Amino acid sequence: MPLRVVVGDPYALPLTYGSVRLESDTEPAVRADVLRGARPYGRVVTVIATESLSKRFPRVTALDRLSLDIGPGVTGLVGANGAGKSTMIKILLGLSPASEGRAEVLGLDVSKDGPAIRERVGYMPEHDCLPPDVSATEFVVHMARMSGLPPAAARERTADTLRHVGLYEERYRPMGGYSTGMKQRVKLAQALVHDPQLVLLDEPTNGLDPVGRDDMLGLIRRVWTDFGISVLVTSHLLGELERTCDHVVVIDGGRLLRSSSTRDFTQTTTTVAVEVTDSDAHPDGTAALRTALAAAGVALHAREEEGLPGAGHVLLLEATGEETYDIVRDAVADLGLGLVRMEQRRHHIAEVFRPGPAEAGQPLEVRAR
Ligand SMILES: Nc1ncnc2c1ncn2[C@@H]1O[C@H](COP(=O)(O)OP(=O)(O)OP(=O)(O)O)[C@@H](O)[C@H]1O
Repeated sequence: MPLRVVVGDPYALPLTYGSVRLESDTEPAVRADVLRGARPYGRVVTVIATESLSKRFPRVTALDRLSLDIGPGVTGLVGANGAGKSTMIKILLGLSPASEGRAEVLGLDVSKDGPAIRERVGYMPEHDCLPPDVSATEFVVHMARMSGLPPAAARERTADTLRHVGLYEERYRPMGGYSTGMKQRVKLAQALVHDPQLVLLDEPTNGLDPVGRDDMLGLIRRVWTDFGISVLVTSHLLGELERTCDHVVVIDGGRLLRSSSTRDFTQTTTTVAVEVTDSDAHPDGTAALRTALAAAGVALHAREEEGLPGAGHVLLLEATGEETYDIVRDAVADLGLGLVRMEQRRHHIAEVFRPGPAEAGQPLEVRAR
């Protein structure tokens, strides 16, 4: 599974740039970028690839024949506690051998290229690993030096990286006195300081309040958009991944449930939610609308959703086309009700974990790609 950038110059010989191989049909602009030393991330096809990857412990199978293909950008790895996320990260870093199957990170084989992978990849562990009596600056400089940066470059990169994660004067204080949010930022900074091509972030929003979570998610997004560094981020909070990630991989009990772009996960459905007010003539506006729409032949869901307090209920119906919206509009007007909202529903990643009516009470539905 070599990384491959396709170049359009017929005279260009195949040539290797780091883990990227230029081929004779790679676009000229990309090739020029690569030869200039710029990163061709936008075009690299595969950042992480696994093939039937398994990890068995004596009592538990942490990963079960997982096959994945992850491209550049921000990818969410989601699963409940114990799903196998941390195990996967340790294998990808070349720190823990797989029991079966294979995996490549940036085109490097995890079973034999561990040191080369760790040179190019940053890692933010889940647990609190910061020494309490040193400052963020001292710690991140140390990590930069461990990654091979000379002293001056290590200090410069540390200052830049800590500024990027939003740590300013506090960076000179011992980390023992830091809040959880500040600690998470230092952990992110040490993963970025050696300018990696990819960062693996294990539960970076753990322990943060909603504002802290939003800030951290914004930072993670910018790691990709501002610096072109791909991100694999684990979480058990599906909503936050929907907002941050380009691609989401869902695992459960070590097995792949689904791997697809966030857009595919959250595509619109044909279900429309309609919320109306009540009126003197129709004290239950929703019930009146339900009857009117049923008479007009609109397919209605049996289930209603609770709307805003005092605003009635939300009626769910199936739209067959634009005309359904016209029928609803006319029915609401004829009944003299107020239309609070009429919106097309989107899928949510959480639905992957929700058994459908046929599977209720059965194990989770498996929808591998
Ligand atoms: N060294 C180990 N020895 C035995 N079992 C292990 C070991 N490491 C992990 N496991 C088991 O493998 C399974 C997957 O663990 P893993 O830590 O990868 O899950 P996770 O998705 O990261 O969950 P969490 O968010 O709780 O860390 C769990 O059942 C865990 O108990």
